[in-house]
Amino acid sequence: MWPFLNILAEKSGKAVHHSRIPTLRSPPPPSFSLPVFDELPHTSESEGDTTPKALKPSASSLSVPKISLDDEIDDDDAPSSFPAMNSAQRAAGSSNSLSALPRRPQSMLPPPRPSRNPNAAARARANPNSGGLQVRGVGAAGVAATSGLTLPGTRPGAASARSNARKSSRRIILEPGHSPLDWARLQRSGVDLRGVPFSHMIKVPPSLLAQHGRGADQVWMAIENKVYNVSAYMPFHPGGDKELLRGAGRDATKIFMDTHPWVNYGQMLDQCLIGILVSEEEAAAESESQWEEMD
Ligand code: HEM
Repeated sequence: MWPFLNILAEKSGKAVHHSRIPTLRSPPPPSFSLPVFDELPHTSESEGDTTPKALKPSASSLSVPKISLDDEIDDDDAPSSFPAMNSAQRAAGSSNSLSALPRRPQSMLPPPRPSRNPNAAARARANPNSGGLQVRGVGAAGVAATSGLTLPGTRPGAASARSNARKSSRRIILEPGHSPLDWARLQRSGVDLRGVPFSHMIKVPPSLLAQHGRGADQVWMAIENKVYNVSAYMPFHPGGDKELLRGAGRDATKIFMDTHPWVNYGQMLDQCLIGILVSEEEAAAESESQWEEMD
């Protein structure tokens, strides 16, 4: 700043007296000195002093804790810093702070629940890893169906077969008065369901059977070499008349068995039976013998 004033004075032509300018001085040296010890004074030498002196520690008084990797870190004697000395965990009487906290379970699965079923209890004992896990909301049959296990009292695959049949059912809604019970009643009623002008069984060749196919006045069908007139049964068929007509006028054994082999067709169509399926040759030979008998 002072050179700046001088420059201003030179520019203005006025002299600046240096006596008015304060002089900067360096601070005085400190008037105290720190004591320097070459060697710490002994206790005996410090007797009588008013100021307490630091004692030179002896080698024996130095107690540095020794740590060995072989030693257990967890020292039961030493109180740990947690929980606090006046905490509730300490009051509970546990010397080990961690033992006062809830222990982490060995497994996250709940412990096995006691079962009233002795078989289940035995299974749980045999396989402790199962953890007593129970599937709720799924029946035993459902479990068996999804796991492939065979449970006591269940047939393998029975549940899945039933559920599949239910899912993919092609059953139709039958007209009123055409239930299976109605059909059974009609069969017992004595009404002629055969629809042929003779009471005896006839030998039916494939060619004759074919004349009673889809669109004919009478629909015939052969199942396991027995020929039925299924015209009356058509509106009673749970699978519908269209399905039934797939076997019309031909040997329907394979298609019938592929669809529902469990259906007792012999009993259901008892009153519809008109004859047996024979080969063309046999039918021809039969016909010839009849003509010969007439001669
Ligand atoms: C040969 C040709 C036939 C075909 C293609 C056929 C087809 C079918 C179909 C698709 C169903 C429904 C199955 C389902 O529930 O998904 C059915 C059910 C049924 N059909 Fe036939 N059918 C035929 C012949 C017959 C005959 C001749 C009878 C009588 C003896 C019959 C009696 C039944 C019965 C009782 C059911 C119900 C079965 C059940 O619910 O378990 N079907 N049929």
